[in-house]
Amino acid sequence: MDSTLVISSPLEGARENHKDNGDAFSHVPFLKKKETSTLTNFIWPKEALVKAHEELREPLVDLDGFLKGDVVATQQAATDIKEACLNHGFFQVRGHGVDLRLIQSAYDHMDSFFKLPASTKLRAKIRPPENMWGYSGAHANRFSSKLPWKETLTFGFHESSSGPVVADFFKSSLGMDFEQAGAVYQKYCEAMKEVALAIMELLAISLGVDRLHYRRFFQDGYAIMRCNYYPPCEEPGLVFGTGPHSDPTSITILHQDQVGGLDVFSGNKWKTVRPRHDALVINLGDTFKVLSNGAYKSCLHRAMVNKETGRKTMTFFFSPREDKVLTPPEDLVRRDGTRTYPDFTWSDFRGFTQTHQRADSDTLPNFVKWFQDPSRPPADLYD
Ligand SMILES: C=C1C[C@]23C[C@H]1CC[C@H]2[C@]1(C)CCC[C@@](C)(C(=O)O)[C@H]1[C@@H]3C(=O)O
Ligand SMILES: O=C(O)CCC(=O)C(=O)O
Ligand SMILES: [Fe+2]
Repeated sequence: MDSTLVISSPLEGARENHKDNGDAFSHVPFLKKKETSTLTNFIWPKEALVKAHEELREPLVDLDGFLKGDVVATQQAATDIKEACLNHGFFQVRGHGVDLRLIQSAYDHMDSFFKLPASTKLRAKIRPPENMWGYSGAHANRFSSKLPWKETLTFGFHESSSGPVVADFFKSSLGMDFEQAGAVYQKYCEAMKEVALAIMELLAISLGVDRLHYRRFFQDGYAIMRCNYYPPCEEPGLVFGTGPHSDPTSITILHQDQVGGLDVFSGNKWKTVRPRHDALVINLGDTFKVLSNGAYKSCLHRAMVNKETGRKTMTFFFSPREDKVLTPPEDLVRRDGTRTYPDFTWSDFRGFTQTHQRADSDTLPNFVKWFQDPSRPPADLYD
């Protein structure tokens, strides 16, 4: 790839501006020369790059009362969550019971990891056929345009009789120097799963179905855990850290540092999310939308970058076990009188995001069309 790449017309101006600047961007800080991309490969169409001008007023739900069994606090939390999920699928929680020192320790290990020389980070690079676990710089191994301005370290989490999967991943892919990091992330994922199951209970209450329905459904669930580092960027107005999308997973629990950059689409506008060090950010994904029979929104969001400061976040993407059919609770279907989505599994849907369409704002409807008529190839959106 080089700076003479042809780009679409709305970006001609941007390309011209950067033509003479080839060198400045031929070393995107987190890519090796070989897979070098100029800024051109990161630029998004102008229409997508609208700025957010106001702050989102999402509920900040205190889980403490619910976790202690307080009936009034539980009802209040469920009511707040219901409103947020009907509107945009996004809220924050505090009183979640996760030790803030564990969160800090996870950031410390992440810091040390991303500061390593590329050659060490690449010891854990994503390898086919498993297309997701490991280190990635801008997903440059998967995509060639609209690259995200981020480095990621991704790994899976589930309970397994063969031992702690996260700790094992760190040791096997990065070596014994990362044993402690692996132990911290193993604990972090276990803590996130507890929070996720608590929220599943509140979601059930909020939808008026058997309180334990989703908790049971997700008990043997699967998570994808990701550490994100968004380096400072010379041209923050032309790129995204993570482009606009809904998570295809069920719920995402995100912790962000104090830099800011997460935006949510709500009331037909992009809005900024205020970072809160003691809170966890919760957003619903497409798979929970399916499990709520379409009642709850899958949150449309994105991550912005800035010129001065790198930003770090940690995302715990939670889904049901891969082979479980995503059927909404019977009560809900009876009440609605119809099923909104066909039967499919998380494995079917996840596969679609890894081979046919990069997750964006339309992944679910495009998946459903293709799933119902596989003879019709999906639009080629995996570039
Ligand atoms: C199943 C997944 C695909 C992504 C990781 C998990 C959950 C969120 C998805 C993602 C983050 C949405 C934005 C685009 C994406 C390509 C990214 O920027 O990382 C998505 C992930 C992925 O395909 O790796
Ligand atoms: O890092 C962020 O603020 C958001 C990341 C995100 O949305 C994602 O990875 O799916
Ligand atoms: Fe996301």
